[in-house]
Amino acid sequence: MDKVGDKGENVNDLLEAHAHVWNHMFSFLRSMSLKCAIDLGIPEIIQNHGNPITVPELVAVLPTLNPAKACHISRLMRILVHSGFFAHRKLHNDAQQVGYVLTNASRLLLKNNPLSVTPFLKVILDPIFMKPSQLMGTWFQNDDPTPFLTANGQTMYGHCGLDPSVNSLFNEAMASDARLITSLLMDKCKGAFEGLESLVDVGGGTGTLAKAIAHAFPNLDCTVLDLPYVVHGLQGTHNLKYVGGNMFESVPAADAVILKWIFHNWNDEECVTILKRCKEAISKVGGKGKVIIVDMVVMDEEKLNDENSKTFETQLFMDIHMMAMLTGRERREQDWANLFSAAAFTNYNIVPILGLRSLIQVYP
Ligand SMILES: C[S@@+](CC[C@H](N)C(=O)[O-])C[C@H]1O[C@@H](n2cnc3c(N)ncnc32)[C@H](O)[C@@H]1O
Ligand SMILES: COc1cc(-c2oc3cc(O)cc(O)c3c(=O)c2O)cc(OC)c1OC
Repeated sequence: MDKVGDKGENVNDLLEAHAHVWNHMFSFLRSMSLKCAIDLGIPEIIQNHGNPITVPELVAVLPTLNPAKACHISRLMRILVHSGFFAHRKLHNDAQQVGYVLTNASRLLLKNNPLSVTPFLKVILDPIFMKPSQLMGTWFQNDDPTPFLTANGQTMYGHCGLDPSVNSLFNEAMASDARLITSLLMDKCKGAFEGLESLVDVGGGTGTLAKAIAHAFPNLDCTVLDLPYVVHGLQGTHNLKYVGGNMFESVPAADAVILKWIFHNWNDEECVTILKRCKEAISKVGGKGKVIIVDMVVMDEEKLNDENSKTFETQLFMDIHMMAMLTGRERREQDWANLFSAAAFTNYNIVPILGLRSLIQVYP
């Protein structure tokens, strides 16, 4: 076996390690190539074309393309085919030629798909949200609570409050999940809301989830609590109202409170404070109270296999993203259990609902 280097490493091992490092160094170009295709509107163009679209056809209909750059489009498409976002198919009228078609993954990027993830891609890959991850090394050595603050001189929600365009981008992304999650909640977990007379959606954003719950349960009084600049000017209905406030200070009284994608934004101490405010809110009403949480439960590493390792990696990415944006983290079941007992809750149950989302019901 050939040996190289000072320490006499095996050549194959060295090449494999080299390839691993280079692949990682360039991984960000997967995201950036995808963002570029979305910025150019390529998924919609392919969908509207109907048949597989060739490079010359694609170039001809890209509305804002500088003709001098047309020769590079096939390079962009090549990496996105490799990443599974587009596929090659033979043309219907000329089997000698191939064109591009959408895949299941790129259909999820279509802006008119009700399940589109493009609003999330726009937030996560926006320069304001990307810069903190560049500065994680600096943050590990300074006193700032988050890399977002190091990068942008403001906390993430502080920044949203000051910049209406970032606020809209963020709120639109959050609201975009509501259609899917609502149908799942109504389908798989309708029982969680039955028998309740009042519900507060804590950190409920612009109210998309609460509107759907209020519509499905016309006798349930729903309240959306969010920061004043988020709910400012929003109109309620007969069983839905908006309250501007701070969940760290107080939560309106209700039979139950729901918190979707809230706890992963905050550290353990902050989560225990929010849970205590929620416990106070439900203890003011009756005794049937509970806290309903939609959030991530990170899988145990012992359960990892070839099928779930990509999901696990996505959970780790989200954990680092929360570290870069806010003081938050993604939690395993034991981490959740520790939070609940620190806030003096006695019992909980977890139902995985879809992909990264689980429904956790917590009882005083
Ligand atoms: C990740 S978003 C989730 C929004 C919504 N629950 C959803 O799932 O689409 C977190 C929400 O918490 C709100 N928030 C942040 N700090 C808050 C506070 N101190 N009090 C109330 N809401 C807050 C944000 O404005 C934002 O709408
Ligand atoms: C609403 O449904 C989900 C939200 C998130 C999510 O994504 C973020 C992206 C950012 O760039 C910054 C953030 O602060 C956040 C969040 O706070 C946040 O909750 C993530 C999801 O799945 C992983 C959601 O479900 C689709």
